Amino acid sequence: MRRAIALARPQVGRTGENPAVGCVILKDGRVLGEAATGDGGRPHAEELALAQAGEAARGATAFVTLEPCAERSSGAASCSERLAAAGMSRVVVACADPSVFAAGGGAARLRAAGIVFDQGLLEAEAAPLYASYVAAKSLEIRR
Ligand SMILES: Nc1c(N[C@@H]2O[C@H](COP(=O)(O)O)[C@@H](O)[C@H]2O)[nH]c(=O)[nH]c1=O
Repeated sequence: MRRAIALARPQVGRTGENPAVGCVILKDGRVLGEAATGDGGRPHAEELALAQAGEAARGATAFVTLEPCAERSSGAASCSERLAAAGMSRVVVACADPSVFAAGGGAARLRAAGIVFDQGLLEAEAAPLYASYVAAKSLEIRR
C-alpha cells in the first residue's frame, strides 16, 4: 500500500476532478502491475495495473489507495467490475471514496463477487492525498 500511495502522490493536482489513485497488483510476493490515475483523471489506476498484469491477475491481491469505482461516468466497465472479472482474490483499500460513483458501491460489488475486501490499510498516510477531493465532494453532496 505504501508503494501505491507513492505512485499516486505525484499525480495529485494532475487528475482534474478525478482523485489521484495508486494501484499495485501483487501475487506470491511479485508485483504484476502498478500504476496511478492518468493525467486528466483517466485511465483509472486499476485499469492500467490490470492491463499490465493480464491473465496473471487471477488469484492476486490488489492494493488500491481509494475504494475502486462502482460506476464510470462514461458507462464503461467500472474498476470494481474489472477487478472482479480479472479474478482477483483480495482487494485492500486505504480510503473510502465518497463520490456517487463509489460510496460503498465498489466495496459491495467486490464482496458480491466473492473477493475478500478490506478497507483502512495505511488510511492515515493516504488520506492527505484526498483532502481537497473529499472536501469538494462533500460540497457537491450538500448542494
Ligand atoms: N480516478 C479513479 C477513480 N475515480 C472515481 O471514479 C469515478 C468515475 O470516474 P470517471 O468514470 O473517470 O468519471 C470518479 O468520480 C471518482 O469517484 N476511481 C478508481 O477506482 N480509480 C481511479 O484511478
